[in-house]
Amino acid sequence: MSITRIHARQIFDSRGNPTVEVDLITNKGLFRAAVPSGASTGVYEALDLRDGGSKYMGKGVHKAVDNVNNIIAPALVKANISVKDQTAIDQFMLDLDGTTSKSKLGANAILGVSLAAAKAGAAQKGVPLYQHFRDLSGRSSSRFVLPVPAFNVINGGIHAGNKLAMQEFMILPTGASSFTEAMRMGSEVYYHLKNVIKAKYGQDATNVGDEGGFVPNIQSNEEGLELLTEAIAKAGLTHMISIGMDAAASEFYKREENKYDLDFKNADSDPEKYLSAQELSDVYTSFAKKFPVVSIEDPFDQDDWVAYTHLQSTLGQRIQIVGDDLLVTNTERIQFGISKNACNALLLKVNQIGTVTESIAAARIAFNSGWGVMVSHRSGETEDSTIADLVVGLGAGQIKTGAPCRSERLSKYNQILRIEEELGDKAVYAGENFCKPF
Ligand SMILES: C=C(OP(=O)(O)O)C(=O)O
Ligand SMILES: [Mg+2]
Repeated sequence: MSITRIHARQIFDSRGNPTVEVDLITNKGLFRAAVPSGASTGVYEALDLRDGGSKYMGKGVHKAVDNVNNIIAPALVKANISVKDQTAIDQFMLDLDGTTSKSKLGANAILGVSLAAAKAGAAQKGVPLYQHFRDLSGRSSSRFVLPVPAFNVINGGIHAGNKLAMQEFMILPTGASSFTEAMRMGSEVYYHLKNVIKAKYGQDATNVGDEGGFVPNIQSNEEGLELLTEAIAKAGLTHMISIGMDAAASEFYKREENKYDLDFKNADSDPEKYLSAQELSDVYTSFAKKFPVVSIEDPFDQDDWVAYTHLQSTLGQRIQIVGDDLLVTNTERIQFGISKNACNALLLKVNQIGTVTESIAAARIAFNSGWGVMVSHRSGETEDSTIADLVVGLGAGQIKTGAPCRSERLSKYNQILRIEEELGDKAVYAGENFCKPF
């Protein structure tokens, strides 16, 4: 059955920024989706259309909402495409937009409709959303894979008002036997971490950042890893929990000097102390030697392909190197990354590219090259939990969607708990195989 009505509105995300919500109506009912929004966005992402023409925090999305209501909705209703045909719906919107960066209609406008259409498609088929995504992805395996959650429990970078340059310090319960157990481990370590931080730096160091992780006002990134290790040990979970990081290095790259500033939040930072890509590589390598670090995302600037290729040929032989700003869920950049041997995993964010179909295509290219795929939220989130179904449908084996607290993060983790309950022994937990779950 096709779409009878589409209506978009402006709502607010977890940072209090305006964002797009779409209601899509078919004979099966009303299907609603909301669009997330990043802060440390890559320059090659599809356009998050903001009133005033550019993507600035706090700006409205009325133009994107109008584009749904006045352009996409009438055209798509008239086109009479079945909601089961996600590819045709997405292609119809791509043609309507006609630009490579979705700058005419806005990736936020297009994605809201695309996600809502996927929910309607699942209902039309009478299957759960994760099953619909699996069908769309073309996977044939009868077993579902439940992802390892990468809980971001210390926040830095531009997601936090502390001195930490690197953005995310994550715990991955790779040694758990199920997603349910991974959630328990994550929340136990989170509360031990709170006590460790409180004992070391005082009560006011236990405030949280954009993704619910703690924001102690430390400067040393290594100290962040020490805090995690101590909390994991206090929880009695050493060897059960691995560590992941997102450096989000584009944020502290100094283009003119071609160097990296780990003191970038200090207006008086000393250029003498900037690091070369090689020196920064050495920092990552020493982290992976001293701590159980299994995954590092965005270790360098989004255009620093040479540094990526070098790290991939060394540290990348042992751990996961993830491209986020580098690849922006864009099949062309992923192909280029593969040809350069730049990393070994894709961070998949649906709003970086703007449609379900293109997101699935991005995952497929990565899988076909033997890469890992980590499905990801944005730092600005809503209660929409579609990516939980997506990660299970893709069988990607890993998801990062913040700390195990705050409802915009837990809406995704809790949905995976429900999926695990529903699937029973039809699903396996990715565990140690999170990079290569099938
Ligand atoms: C989730 C992230 O942050 P943002 O949404 O701000 O890009 C990230 O960089 O991986
Ligand atoms: Mg990132």
